[in-house]
Amino acid sequence: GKLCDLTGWWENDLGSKMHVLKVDSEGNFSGEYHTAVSSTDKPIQPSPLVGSQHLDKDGQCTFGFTVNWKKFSDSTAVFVGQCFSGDNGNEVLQTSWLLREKVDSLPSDWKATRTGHNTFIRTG
Ligand SMILES: O=C1C=CC(=NNc2ccccc2C(=O)O)C=C1
Repeated sequence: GKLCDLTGWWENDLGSKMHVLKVDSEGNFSGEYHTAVSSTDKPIQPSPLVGSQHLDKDGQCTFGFTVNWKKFSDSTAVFVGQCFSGDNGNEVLQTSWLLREKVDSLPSDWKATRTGHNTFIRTG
């Protein structure tokens, strides 16, 4: 099937959008993450992301990427997942994530990391 290529625009189940600019010959990529969820009421600026994907021939590559939410809250998210070609040929990114928020002291470290999962589909 088509080579798995993450380049382009993706939207997750929270309504956040991810733009992968370019995937190089090693599978490394960068882009911007436009979150739909933010506690602040300030206009949401995109956050930088960097990642790496496998370049499998079967179009079902695994990948990982990091989002640096520096504009917002000194937190960092890492996503890991796999691209699947749905039965009607559409691509779905199944991801798990860890969100690390900055805490003020070591005793608070225990509560600083959250985990979850997100599905991304291509947006037009
Ligand atoms: O200021 C902040 C801090 C963290 C954020 N995390 N977003 C996420 C964390 C995990 C999975 C998806 C998202 C998302 O925004 O879609 C967003 C804005």
